[in-house]
Amino acid sequence: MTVDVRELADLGPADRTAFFDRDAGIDAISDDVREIVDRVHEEGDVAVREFTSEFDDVELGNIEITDACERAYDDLEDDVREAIETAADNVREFHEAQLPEDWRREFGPGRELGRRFRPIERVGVYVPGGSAAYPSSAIMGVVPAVVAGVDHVAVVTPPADELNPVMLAAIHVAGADAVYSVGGAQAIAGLAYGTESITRVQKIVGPGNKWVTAAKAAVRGDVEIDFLAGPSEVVVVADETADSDLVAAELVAQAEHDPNASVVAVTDDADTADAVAAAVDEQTEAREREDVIRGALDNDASGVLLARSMSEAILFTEEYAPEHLSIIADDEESILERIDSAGSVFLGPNTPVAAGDYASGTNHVLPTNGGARVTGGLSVETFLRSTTVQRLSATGLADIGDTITALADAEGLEAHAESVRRRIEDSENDV
Ligand SMILES: NC(=O)c1ccc[n+]([C@@H]2O[C@H](COP(=O)([O-])OP(=O)(O)OC[C@H]3O[C@@H](n4cnc5c(N)ncnc54)[C@H](O)[C@@H]3O)[C@@H](O)[C@H]2O)c1
Ligand SMILES: N[C@H](CO)Cc1c[nH]c[nH+]1
Ligand SMILES: [Zn+2]
Repeated sequence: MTVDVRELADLGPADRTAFFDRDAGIDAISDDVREIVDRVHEEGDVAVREFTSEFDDVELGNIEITDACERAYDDLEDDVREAIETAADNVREFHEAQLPEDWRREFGPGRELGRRFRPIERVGVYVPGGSAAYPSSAIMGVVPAVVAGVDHVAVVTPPADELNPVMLAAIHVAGADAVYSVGGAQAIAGLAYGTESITRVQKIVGPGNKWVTAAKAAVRGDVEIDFLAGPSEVVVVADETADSDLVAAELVAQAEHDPNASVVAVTDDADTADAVAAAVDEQTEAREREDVIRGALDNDASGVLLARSMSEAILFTEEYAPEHLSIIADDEESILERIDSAGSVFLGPNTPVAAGDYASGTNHVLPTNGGARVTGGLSVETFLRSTTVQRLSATGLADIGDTITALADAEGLEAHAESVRRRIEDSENDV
């Protein structure tokens, strides 16, 4: 299989739908996932065990495996332990910088308003682990929750006859309170509704494949979720100065996550487009997960695209709203200035997406399927709720009294107006 260069100007309506309304295979499985979710809701652990046997080929013993994480940490080799700790420290530092302060100030005489922030009490973090293990996702999901002050952070992660020790150790370092050996849609349903073994949570966060993502969509409404963080995506915007091998390496890297991943390079330079397509072919052949990569490259939402101008490439990217946006060009900042919709941005030739995937400190749990049009990735705010607070003095209330009563009367809500008039009258009588 070779990667073809396609001209943006030639894309028809069906191509545009494939790029801009991409669903990573999620829509087609939503009925099957609904059935899994409903069975776990009704039958608890029995259904969890049955689906785990069917989809993971594992007969579950204990569903809760919290103690195994600390043991795995103690047995870990020094270099891996150091890598986990460095990554966790960097992620912690970046997320601590996001902690908002409670505040109050006077907006008018005697009218004091403010906001305060408190953590959600119980959250569940999905840590993927089907076709690859994701210790990094344990750090990305759990550390911000701990920084926010969440009281109970539960992790669910797919089981295996031999659980990945690096994954377990990373969950321990990140600071989870409870860990359950369950994956896929059954894990999401377990967190959403609770089972005999799994404590029900108030919000579920974290990435996963199409089964996990479809399950998050199914339980949304009964439990809060962060956003849909499905199979990985990247768009690389490149000009004629970009090294085509590096552009190709970005596509191949994100493609190795999942055959449902979507990877795009878009450039205004025909030679660069040809060179990127050739480099993608060459690099794919050399990769261990060649089949997965080829699956992703074959997607209708993947490709190497030639634009007639950088403006056209930028418009395409804005409409695509990728999870990851890499810009490798002469003037990256001015291109970035014109793009609002992207989960996480990587500027310049020395900033691979893998830096954010693992260790720079930003979060790699990011919206896919165009979610970046309306939301950013996981952050400390994901785990906080805000409350507004106000205190009015007699002067403060008198100052806005007519405004309130006029609007309350206009809405026909006389008792609202009365609750204000009484106070104003009382304070006038006090004078
Ligand atoms: N968007 C993000 O922020 C982000 C971050 C990291 C990873 N990811 C994505 O996470 C995903 C990880 O995928 P994965 O598969 O390796 O692990 P996973 O943990 O997401 O999925 C594995 C689970 O899928 C379920 N499953 C598999 N086949 C099934 C079937 N036929 N029917 C029902 N359930 C089935 C199984 O129960 C299994 O436990 C990738 O798509 C990757 O791109 C996304
Ligand atoms: N690129 C993924 C987010 O889409 C995150 C990840 C984890 N490990 C490697 N990469
Ligand atoms: Zn990645």
